[in-house]
Amino acid sequence: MKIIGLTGGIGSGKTTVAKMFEELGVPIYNSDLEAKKLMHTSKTIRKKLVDLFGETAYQDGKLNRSYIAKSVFNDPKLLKRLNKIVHPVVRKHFVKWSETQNAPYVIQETALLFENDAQGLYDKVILVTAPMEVRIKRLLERDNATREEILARMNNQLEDSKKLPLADYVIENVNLEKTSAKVDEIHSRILDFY
Ligand SMILES: CC(C)(COP(=O)(O)OP(=O)(O)OC[C@H]1O[C@@H](n2cnc3c(N)ncnc32)[C@H](O)[C@@H]1O)[C@@H](O)C(=O)NCCC(=O)NCCS
Ligand SMILES: Nc1ncnc2c1ncn2[C@@H]1O[C@H](COP(=O)(O)OP(=O)(O)OP(=O)(O)O)[C@@H](O)[C@H]1O
Repeated sequence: MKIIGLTGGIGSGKTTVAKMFEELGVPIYNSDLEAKKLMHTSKTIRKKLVDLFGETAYQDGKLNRSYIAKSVFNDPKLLKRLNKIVHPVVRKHFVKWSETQNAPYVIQETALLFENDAQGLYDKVILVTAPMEVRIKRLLERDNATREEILARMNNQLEDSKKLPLADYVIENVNLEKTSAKVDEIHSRILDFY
């Protein structure tokens, strides 16, 4: 089974694209979602997060996402420490998950791939892009976030110009119909390739 990475900056449309692949029967692992679940269920992560952020890291037993987000996205060193706690556990969990899947290929959707220099872990990498202003507009509409909060996350991610040369396939996600056609094309190319 082949392992395909699907990445893109915040608001580019990774989850939208992942759903299109899912409709074609491809198993999808959503790293943001699984990271959050693991931050909730893993006792080791919980302990490390409380050590790093204090008891406020959890509120009523639940991960205090807004507090953590506020703390890390303007503090690169703290973000690095958070990533160091969460990412290795997600990686292990993904590998275990992939071993239970029965398909020609699976996709790991992850916001941070090139940022973590992780391209070597994948057979192919798909990059989703969209102009910055389009992404900001989508996120203002989707989330209860301010422009500053969105920009703070973007500042902790690589620019598209640095990611483009590293990707095997690029999906410019502006028009959903075109995106869907591109997904079909990439799906066929991956199946033909292996
Ligand atoms: C800080 C947290 C609690 C904020 O939760 P929140 O629900 O607001 O955001 P969510 O996880 O859904 O992420 C939304 C988007 O924010 C951006 N983002 C999230 N984590 C990071 C990060 N560590 N570095 C840069 N951008 C990030 C990504 O574009 C992501 O798609 C959460 O993002 C987190 O725990 N991040 C660390 C783990 C991580 O790296 N997750 C992403 C890939 S495994
Ligand atoms: N081509 C498109 N046209 C219009 N709206 C879109 C398009 N693609 C995605 N969207 C919308 O933009 C928002 C962001 O898309 P999505 O959640 O797929 O991005 P993401 O890259 O997974 O975001 P995040 O990094 O925050 O996890 C969603 O509300 C989605 O419905």
